[in-house]
Amino acid sequence: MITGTGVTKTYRQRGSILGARQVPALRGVDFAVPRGGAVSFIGESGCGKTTLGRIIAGLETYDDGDIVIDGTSMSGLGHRARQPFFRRVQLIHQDPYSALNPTRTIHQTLSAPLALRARQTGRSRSWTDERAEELLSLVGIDPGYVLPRYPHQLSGGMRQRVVIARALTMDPDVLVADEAVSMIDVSLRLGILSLLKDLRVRLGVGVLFITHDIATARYIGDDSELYVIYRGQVVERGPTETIIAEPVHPYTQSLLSAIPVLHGLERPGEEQVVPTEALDEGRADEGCLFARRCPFVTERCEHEMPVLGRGGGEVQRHACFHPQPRSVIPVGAGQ
Ligand SMILES: Nc1ncnc2c1ncn2[C@@H]1O[C@H](COP(=O)(O)OP(=O)(O)OP(=O)(O)O)[C@@H](O)[C@H]1O
Repeated sequence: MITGTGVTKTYRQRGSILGARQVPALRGVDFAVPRGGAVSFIGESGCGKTTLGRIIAGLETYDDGDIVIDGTSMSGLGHRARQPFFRRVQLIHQDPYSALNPTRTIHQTLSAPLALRARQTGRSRSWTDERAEELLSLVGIDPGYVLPRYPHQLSGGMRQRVVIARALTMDPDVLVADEAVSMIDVSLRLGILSLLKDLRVRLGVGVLFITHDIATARYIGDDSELYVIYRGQVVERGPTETIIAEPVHPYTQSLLSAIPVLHGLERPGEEQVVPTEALDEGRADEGCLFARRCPFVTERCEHEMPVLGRGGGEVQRHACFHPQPRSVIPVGAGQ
């Protein structure tokens, strides 16, 4: 089980004539990834999804809050002491082309981490070859074909399967899939999503899915939980199907309304949501972060920041003073 409490990250960006600029990437994010569970983070570009995934995988530091892995707080540990914990979380990059070293065969690519794992677990060197074959079979590719080949000799889908096999060499509890299918040919995407779903069942590995596409979030499992992030803040959270069927936060509703045909959903009043991120530029961080784009904004929203509270359902939560429940209607309803 991995949990995060109040995870906060601010970057300093240089280059402006006014000097360094503070960019809040995450603002007090709480989350939980249960063992074998599926969780998706969704939001538009720049909302902080990748930063959160990298923090959870131990590849990025955080400024405030805490990450707790199986009951152990990471904030209380030094860099070296954290490594065995973060070994349990493996990141799958979105780009299978740059994730693999072009000068190494797949056999070499898998052998290095497996040799490390053999040392860590007291296994013999010969185990590594056996395990490489086992892992490639597990991700649905023929070891005999793939092992002697270089990445450029494989299709994008096969490369992403190799990247997943490499992540599995460390026996992770959680796979963090950051836009894991966005750079793969559309025809191969479903296969990779099915594989991740299958690994959850067969290995009990949790999957944390980072995406800008709600359709992929939906595919990862009927029991999955969805976190909608806007400008570094979780604005809505709950069971994926519930949020897709009955989003209450105006931002979630605007995200969903962008894909009415795909989901067979239609939303009244969607045209009222101000569509541009530009309105947020240069704005002081006072009040609701979505206020400038929100069709339901009131004076209170301009001055007070809403926190994540209980939403429409038992387990659905939202950060909005004026939630608009049940505004999604199936296409064709009422016609
Ligand atoms: N290393 C960095 N240095 C400075 N600013 C950064 C850095 N990494 C991210 N940021 C900024 O932090 C914010 C969140 O970025 P992040 O990459 O986490 O968002 P994202 O939702 O994953 O976006 P995308 O889908 O485009 O990758 C953005 O404003 C980004 O410009």
